[in-house]
Amino acid sequence: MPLFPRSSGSFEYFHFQLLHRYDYTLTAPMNETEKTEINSTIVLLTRAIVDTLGIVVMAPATTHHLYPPFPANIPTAPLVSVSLAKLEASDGKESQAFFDSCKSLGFFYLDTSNSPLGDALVSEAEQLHELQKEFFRLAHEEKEDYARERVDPFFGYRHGKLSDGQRNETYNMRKDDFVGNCDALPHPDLIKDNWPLLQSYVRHCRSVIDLMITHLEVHLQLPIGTLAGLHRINERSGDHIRFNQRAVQPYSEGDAKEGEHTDFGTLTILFNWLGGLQIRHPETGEWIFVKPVPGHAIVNLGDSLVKFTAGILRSNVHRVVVPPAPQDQIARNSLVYFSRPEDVVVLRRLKGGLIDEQPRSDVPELEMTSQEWIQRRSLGDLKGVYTHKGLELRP
Ligand SMILES: O=C(O)CCC(=O)C(=O)O
Ligand SMILES: [Fe+2]
Repeated sequence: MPLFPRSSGSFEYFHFQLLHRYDYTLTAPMNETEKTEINSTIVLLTRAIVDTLGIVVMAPATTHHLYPPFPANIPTAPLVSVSLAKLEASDGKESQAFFDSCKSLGFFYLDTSNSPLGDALVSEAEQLHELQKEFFRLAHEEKEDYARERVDPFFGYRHGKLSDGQRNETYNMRKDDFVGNCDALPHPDLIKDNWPLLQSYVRHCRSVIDLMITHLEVHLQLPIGTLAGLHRINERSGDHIRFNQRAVQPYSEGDAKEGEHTDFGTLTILFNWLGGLQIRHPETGEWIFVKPVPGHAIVNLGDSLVKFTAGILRSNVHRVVVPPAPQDQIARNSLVYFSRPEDVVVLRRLKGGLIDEQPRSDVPELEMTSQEWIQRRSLGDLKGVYTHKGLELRP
């Protein structure tokens, strides 16, 4: 039986009972982090009970309600919600709404409801959320064994240091390790013990991405397989899962500016539980928060789709800042799946369909392989943001 399916109220009931009991029995003053840790433990316990007793349950599938709420009184980004189930059913209106968001904002919510694939994605994202918190709780020395400097120029563990010694941390795990395209890089036991979950998440994210790629091909009037043929799962690519954790910290304008970026690759599937993500509004230039919505992934487009389509599609500038109060008193995690063209694919405008109608620039475009693009954008001389106007390098 599924670990965490969505089909009756039992999970909620158990969870409520446990929370209720803990409200009465735990009177010690706690900070937000401690409360959330206890809440997470209760969620895990509840799942174990529900599983052991063989009770078939439905939502809440998500744990957003365990955190302080996203404030009601601040402006939020106007992301359209696109239904995965309707994209799977080739619903014309939904597909058009999807394409319109890819052109206008380059960001949208993916509503996972009424789709077994969506259920799997949300359920695994919740499990990976627990796993990433556990990963970041490992001793610093253990995590340092898997530092980027030790394992790979791009993948592995990275951290920045804050003035009080706390860390902002990431762990990048490549898709090729999980699908067996190469020997896996070294990983801590915690990750190896959860290998099947990570493998399954990669497959599910890729199914969603492959579906969206097919819809893009249709709207761009490209021969079917044009984009899919550049993103074959069994070929080497920079696709990866990323765990992110930001420590509690004061707002810093310098850090916010430093964090402005576009994603380098094709499509990104993001789950977060607290606010903090902001997009730069394409018209007003204002920074606006994206509100996390339970049961919805946030999807955004990356640089390679701008290059392939000569600017028809938008890779929007975004950043992560301190979450809005009262969410700012707790460490913030996010779970990202980045898809990228195969390593050897040269990033340049494709031929055919609507792309042929796009104006040509007099300035010759930088042409390089996907692999080189990622290396130079993340570590080398091309750091900054990439828009339809070209590269805005960070000074
Ligand atoms: O943490 C988030 O909400 C977004 C993270 C992000 O944009 C990234 O890792 O590229
Ligand atoms: Fe990003």
